[in-house]
Amino acid sequence: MAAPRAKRADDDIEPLLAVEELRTVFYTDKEEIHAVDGIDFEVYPGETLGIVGESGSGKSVTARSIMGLIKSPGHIVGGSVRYRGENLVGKSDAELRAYRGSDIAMIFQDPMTSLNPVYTVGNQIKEALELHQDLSGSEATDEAAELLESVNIPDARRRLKSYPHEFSGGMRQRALIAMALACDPDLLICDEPTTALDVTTQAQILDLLEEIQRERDLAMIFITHDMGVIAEIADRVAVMYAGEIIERAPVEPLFADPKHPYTRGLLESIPGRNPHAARLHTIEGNVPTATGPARSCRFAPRCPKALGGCERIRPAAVPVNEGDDGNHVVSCLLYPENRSEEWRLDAHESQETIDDANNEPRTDGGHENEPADGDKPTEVTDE
Ligand SMILES: Nc1ncnc2c1ncn2[C@@H]1O[C@H](COP(=O)(O)OP(=O)(O)OP(=O)(O)O)[C@@H](O)[C@H]1O
Ligand code: NI
Repeated sequence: MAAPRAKRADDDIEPLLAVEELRTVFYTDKEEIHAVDGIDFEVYPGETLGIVGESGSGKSVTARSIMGLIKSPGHIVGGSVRYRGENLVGKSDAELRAYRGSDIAMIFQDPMTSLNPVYTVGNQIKEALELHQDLSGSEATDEAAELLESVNIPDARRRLKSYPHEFSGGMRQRALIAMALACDPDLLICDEPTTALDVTTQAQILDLLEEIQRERDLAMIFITHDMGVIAEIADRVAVMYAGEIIERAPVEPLFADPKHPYTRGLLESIPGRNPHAARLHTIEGNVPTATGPARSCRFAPRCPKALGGCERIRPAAVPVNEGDDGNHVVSCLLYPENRSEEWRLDAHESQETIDDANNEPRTDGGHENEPADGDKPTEVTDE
């Protein structure tokens, strides 16, 4: 687990980044793809938010939406991305470039797409330093060498003269991290930065990121499909499925007691985690492409616990138990689990976000003492 420096939602600290009801749609010739379909999360200074989900769930589009890097036919059609309170959605390219230069940096899975093959690594880092920190000449060279050293590239000064293809995959990713740090960001978005690397190199890069984070009090959004990596690096986790965040929790409760059937499936698919499973357990089927806004639970067709209501009600984000502190939130009709099924269907259908104990959903309130029966998929008639 990551160092216990998570800033919780109940602390008196403003989030560095607050994403609210964010929607990003691609208008292709064939169809509309609702790649990000109304997501909410916050990132606090110095913490790591892990975003996890299968391929196609919308992780990279989320990252690119935050960075202002969505290109036509894609558009952000709703919601806000607040950085230190300032909404980045709707800002001009020039304004966004200023944020990308000094506040938010991003590293991608394949460093070769971000490194220019015809310039030396040193020149590329120096260019970033000139642009973002107004350094030039020998000052920039010194700083570039220091940055390469800080990402544990040996013989840094000589290495400045190397071209990207002369670096190994792991070294290229380190160089890219050095470039990202050249703009001295407060938030670093990492989109599968270790996926292409072998296990040993992956572990080294994760250690490096954690070390840098501690030194610089950097906040990170770490995107991966790998639950093992999440366990290693995240303080809090958002689980994505088909454009939505279906569960959010600090990393310990998410692993100890996952609530959404999808999260449970993801965790069971980690080899060695489930000693009773005779073979590697995976969830049947694929992430559906969202071709319209969600009107029901998109996981229902694959869900072992689906109720009748799941096909017609879009789950709201609710606490695991009503009255909870709101740190563990799940979008599933089985929750809050201390409420009756009838109560839950009503609450989700009225689309109230009952994010905390003070915010009761509008219902008749007549079922308070009924036991939760979330495990029994009861028949619900569609009227
Ligand atoms: N430029 C684009 N044009 C059309 N559709 C797109 C575009 N970029 C992404 N999408 C669609 O948006 C959805 C989410 O894609 P995204 O790349 O965010 O997934 P991901 O969770 O990052 O997956 P992976 O783990 O494979 O990287 C997918 O259905 C994808 O096909
Ligand atoms: Ni991706």
